[in-house]
Amino acid sequence: MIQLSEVHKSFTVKDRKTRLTKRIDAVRGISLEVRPGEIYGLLGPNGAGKSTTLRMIAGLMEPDTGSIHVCGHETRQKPEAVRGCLGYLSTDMGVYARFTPRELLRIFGEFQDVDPKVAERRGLHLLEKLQLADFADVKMEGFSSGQKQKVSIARALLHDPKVVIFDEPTTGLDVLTAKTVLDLLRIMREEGRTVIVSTHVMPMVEDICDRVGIIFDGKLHGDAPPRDLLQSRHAKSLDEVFFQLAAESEGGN
Ligand SMILES: Nc1ncnc2c1ncn2[C@@H]1O[C@H](COP(=O)(O)OP(=O)(O)OP(=O)(O)O)[C@@H](O)[C@H]1O
Repeated sequence: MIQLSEVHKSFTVKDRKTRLTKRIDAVRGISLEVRPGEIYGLLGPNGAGKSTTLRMIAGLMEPDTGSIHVCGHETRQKPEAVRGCLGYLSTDMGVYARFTPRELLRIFGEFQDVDPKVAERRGLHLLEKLQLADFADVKMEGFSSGQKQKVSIARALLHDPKVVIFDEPTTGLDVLTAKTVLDLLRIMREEGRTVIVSTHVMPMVEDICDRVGIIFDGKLHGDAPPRDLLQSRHAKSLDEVFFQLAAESEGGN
């Protein structure tokens, strides 16, 4: 279970030219809940606040105000318990080219305190599900971006997390590789995991997400099943809802 209550996060940045500081309100009062056995899609344009929200849920960044609970643990009070129960795939997750997937998963299994035999079995099982088992013992230096993404996904799921956070999991992947990743997310849901995924890819959201929240300028709009969102906005697609919100946001500025 993931619960966010009135979460705010801002950054202070210095303009390189003017040297003046300015405040960026990246997340402005977001509340949401994702339940076990549910896939929640977080949509939004560049810079809307999706990654900041996911980083805070993963306990990698603290909210300024508001609270976040993951598996019943408050992220500021119990960051280690939170990290132990969630698997986080970020957009900048590197793989180490001189290792093979099997070696990398063994190392991350040690980091996560997973029994080595369990880590080996589970790692190979994940690579099989991701159709990468034939490459388990191949050095990753020649891997395609899709193959590297699959290894990052296996690494994020190695410790069998109850909560899964995937930041743009299919960006840059061809349709076949993206389908493998989406099928894995469906399996995660069937297994009763709590899944939150951020994306720009609207058809993916309509296809797999049980509920969708659209972030614009750090605020959450929508938060409903995709079909309900379309009905309430008299829209034919989520793209159309997206354009409506962009127009409303510009009108409000
Ligand atoms: N560490 C940081 N320091 C300063 N500003 C930041 C930091 N992280 C994010 N921001 C700013 O906060 C805002 C939200 O960024 P965020 O990365 O959450 O957006 P996003 O919706 O994930 O965008 P994208 O789809 O482009 O990845 C942006 O204006 C970004 O520049």
